[in-house]
Amino acid sequence: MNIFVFETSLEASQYAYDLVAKALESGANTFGLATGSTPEELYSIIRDSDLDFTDAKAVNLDEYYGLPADNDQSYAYFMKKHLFDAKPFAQTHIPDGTATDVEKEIEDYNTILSENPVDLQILGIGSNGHIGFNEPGSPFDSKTRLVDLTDETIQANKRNFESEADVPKKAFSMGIGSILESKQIVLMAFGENKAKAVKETVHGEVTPDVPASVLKNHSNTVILLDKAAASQLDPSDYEVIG
Ligand SMILES: O=P(O)(O)OC[C@H]1O[C@](O)(CO)[C@@H](O)[C@@H]1O
Repeated sequence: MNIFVFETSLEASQYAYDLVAKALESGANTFGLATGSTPEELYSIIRDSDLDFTDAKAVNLDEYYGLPADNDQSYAYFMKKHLFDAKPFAQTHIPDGTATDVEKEIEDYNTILSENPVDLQILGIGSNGHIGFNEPGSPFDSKTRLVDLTDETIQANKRNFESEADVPKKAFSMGIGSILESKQIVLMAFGENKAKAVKETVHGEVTPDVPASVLKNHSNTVILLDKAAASQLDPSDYEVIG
């Protein structure tokens, strides 16, 4: 696991962009995408670039259960707004938050993932160490499923909703087992509120209590941090860029 620290989240996002561009140039065809505030600068840089994804596929990590794609807090809406409207892909896949047959939705998403192995996966991290919506305790071999969001995640994400009561309590999430199948993983974390999760990921044991810690078992993972997110790491853990 290589860890690079940048002065700003924008510089880290530029580095992530370079990895995406290089992967695309080398023939990567399927990109695993994340939502949340963390990848917003990366998507902005991609929107302003001349990268062409019209032959590529996107599979997203997760979607709130109960939110339709036209709800402005759904991750389907987020992806259209931040990336897909400006950069069309040949195929985009996000779990359907309104699926009534939950088991079928899960099975279908797992089929999509097995038929479209991810070449490069973008990840953020929750303040509790979650990746996707794989909350602490999620098995390392988990596949797509409907998960209960923890109170910490609901508290962290309520900033995007009118009130806490509006935050969905469940979400579909790609499992950790599927995330680990990605050939390359780029995890980004920005801000002081991610510093503890980053420290536990890097320094702690590999444990389901800190889902991101499993990335230490993945052979091609890079972690891109701003100074605040790296503030609880030992400087010998990382390389400073820029
Ligand atoms: O980037 P944020 O908004 O801090 O969110 C952290 C993580 O939690 C999620 O929203 C849940 O999947 C991720 O999409 C994101 O990477």
